[in-house]
Amino acid sequence: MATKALSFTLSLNDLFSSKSPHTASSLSVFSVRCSAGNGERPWKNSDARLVLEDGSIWKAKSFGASGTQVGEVVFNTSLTGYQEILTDPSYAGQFVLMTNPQIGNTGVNFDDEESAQCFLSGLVIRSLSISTSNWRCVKDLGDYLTERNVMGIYDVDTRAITRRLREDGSLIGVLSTDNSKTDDELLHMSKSWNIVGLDLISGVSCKSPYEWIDSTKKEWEFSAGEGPRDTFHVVAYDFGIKHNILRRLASYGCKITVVPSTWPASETLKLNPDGVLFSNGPGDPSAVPYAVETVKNIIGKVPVFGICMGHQLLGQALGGTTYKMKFGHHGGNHPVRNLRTGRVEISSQNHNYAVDPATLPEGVEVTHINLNDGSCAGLAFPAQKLVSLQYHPEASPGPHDSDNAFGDELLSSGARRIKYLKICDKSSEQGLASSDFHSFH
Ligand SMILES: NC(=O)CC[C@H](N)C(=O)O
Repeated sequence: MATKALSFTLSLNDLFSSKSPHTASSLSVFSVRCSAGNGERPWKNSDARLVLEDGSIWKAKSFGASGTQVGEVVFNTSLTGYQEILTDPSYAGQFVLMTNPQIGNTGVNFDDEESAQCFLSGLVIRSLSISTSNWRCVKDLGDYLTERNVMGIYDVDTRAITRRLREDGSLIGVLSTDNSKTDDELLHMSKSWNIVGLDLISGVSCKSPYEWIDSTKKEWEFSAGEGPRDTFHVVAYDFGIKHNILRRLASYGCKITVVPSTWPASETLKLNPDGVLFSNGPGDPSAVPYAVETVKNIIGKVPVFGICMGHQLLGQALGGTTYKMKFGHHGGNHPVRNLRTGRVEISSQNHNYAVDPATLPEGVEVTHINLNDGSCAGLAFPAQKLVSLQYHPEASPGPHDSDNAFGDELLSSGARRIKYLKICDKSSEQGLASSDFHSFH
């Protein structure tokens, strides 16, 4: 018996020795599981608390950065794409809870970043994958979050928290790894913070204008091949813009100038662009009246396209109001109906606010609705050469059903066209009837 036990130990040692033929990732998995011997337990106990403003306390295990952080908790139902979610600047001020129970299994890579930074408050997941396995992986999720100073927690009942958010609406929470803080202190912090009314755009927008060049890489292009470059000049307002919006514009032949959120409308108009894009961005659209003012000064003068925050700002600039939804839409599986064509797109979404269509002036058309709750998902105002979507046609992550919001298939001339810029065609300059507009779809 003793001999058998000894040989078993030896073969395990062989297995984990650096000379064994196993891959680095499988070794690191096993070494994490078997690394006791330094006096510490080989498992981790709860070392973090998420305290919600409703008084509930959720014990969890921390990964990534440590500390104390406040934010609004929202749940995201995407099955894939956690890296794009982590780098979507629209999550500034929010904890993202992933309803998919296992996160981290594909690690992170250099190509899937949607911005240069992670602006979210933290990540909440059920199970952190103990191994990473993907040909593009350069780093595991925990190391990535630590480097970017983002707090994460796992081994927390994400299903129970999601049900609470669905029933009671979005909640403010405080996440802490600091044992010196009492539950009451953390509860007080969460009750005294509010995301409504905060200008979160100014913290995520670029500081000065720049040119964007990259289009979608050939191997990832899912639409018709790349057309001629620089056919149109688009000025893109960066309210927290995702890189894939810029890549898709470039793929459809645009030269793009990205400008900060505070860039004056007069300077934009001086550039004489073919179109202006108002991007996605974090927080409450009512907290950024300066951006609404800029939008007001541009619409009607040049074709415009609004995405998510951009759509909400357009709604306000037209005289409409926005409201906060109960728990918003965050995920890659939201059905949207295009009311003009009847076509249903499965879309990528991330928003907590929506435009109230009843408050919009005559002539503004609701073009899309979210089929989960009937909320307004798209607008058009042909008289002002304006289109906008509440969701994310650029996806990343998410399905590509809505990509045609950017452009049409290759035209006979060989040039790809940007759909919203078609409304500035010479033929329609004399006056654009809404029936003309319909024909663009
Ligand atoms: N993705 C976005 O642009 C988000 C828009 C807005 N901040 C909201 O939460 O509704």
